[in-house]
Amino acid sequence: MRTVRAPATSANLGSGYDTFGVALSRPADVVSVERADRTTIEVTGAGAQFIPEDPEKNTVGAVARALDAPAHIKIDKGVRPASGLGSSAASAAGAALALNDLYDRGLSREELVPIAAEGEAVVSGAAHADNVAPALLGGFTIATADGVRSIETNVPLVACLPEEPISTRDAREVVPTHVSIEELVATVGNAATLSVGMCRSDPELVGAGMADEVVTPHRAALITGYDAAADAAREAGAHGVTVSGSGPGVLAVCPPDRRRAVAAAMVEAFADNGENARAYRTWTGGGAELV
Ligand SMILES: Nc1ncnc2c1ncn2[C@@H]1O[C@H](COP(=O)(O)OP(=O)(O)O)[C@@H](O)[C@H]1O
Ligand SMILES: N[C@@H](CCOP(=O)(O)O)C(=O)O
Repeated sequence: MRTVRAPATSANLGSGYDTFGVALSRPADVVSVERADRTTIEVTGAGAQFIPEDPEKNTVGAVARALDAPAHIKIDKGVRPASGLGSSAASAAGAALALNDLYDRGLSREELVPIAAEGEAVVSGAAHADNVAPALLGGFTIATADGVRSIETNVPLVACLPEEPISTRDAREVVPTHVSIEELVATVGNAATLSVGMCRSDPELVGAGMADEVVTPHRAALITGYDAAADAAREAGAHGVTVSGSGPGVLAVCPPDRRRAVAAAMVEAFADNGENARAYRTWTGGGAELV
């Protein structure tokens, strides 16, 4: 048997749609695998009742198939599904690392990224790698058609999750298919600023580089109370706020000693808008680990 702790992740970070991602130090899924003749899946934990155990519909089933590694797979969910914190990716990354080890496949973490991304295609219709890359490699990752680049970084974060779920598949429908040259120029500037901020572990630069007028406003419009929560976070000291992944989670970057105030301000703003929300005070963190 092999057991892996696989972290929540936040994708896009505003200016890096389908490209940027970070691993979070908490929450995380725990995935255990045992050799079997055919793949079976058992899910417990946060939101387990919304997650299919059919291997054709669960992200870990696609990973087991891609690695030709049938197993009994137990998933203890710490990352709530459809909340914008890479829940489906955490399980996929955990299963990829665990099955690679169990079956001695010898693949590197980088080589496991496209395999884990096949799980994402099962749930969202697109094999986007911007969650599975940080879930496997940790830190800040840039996933492109050429492969994945990653760096270690140390940035304080708050992730606030309103209760009402949003499916990634649905939230991909609202993304515009074209941008103007002005929007492209602004996006390149913001994305480059964010990357430098991650390299320097500088929350202020990361916050500035999270700005985005192309994708984020369309996703924010799907989240009841987003504007109030973002304003409240900034007033409480956040350097930058954006939609986490496809939402409804909201990600704020702030000085380490403002995390408590930012978390409380966001939860209160959502409550004022009739939404129950839970906030995690977290940091950028490492990738999946055998435990
Ligand atoms: N192992 C898994 N963990 C979480 N969600 C899963 C898993 N396998 C399949 N799903 C499905 O994926 C969907 C959630 O994925 P998604 O909408 O991309 O949100 P996120 O991955 O950010 O939580 C839900 O419909 C859920 O049932
Ligand atoms: N790039 C994807 C990221 C989805 O992240 P999730 O955590 O909501 O699954 C997108 O924006 O669609």
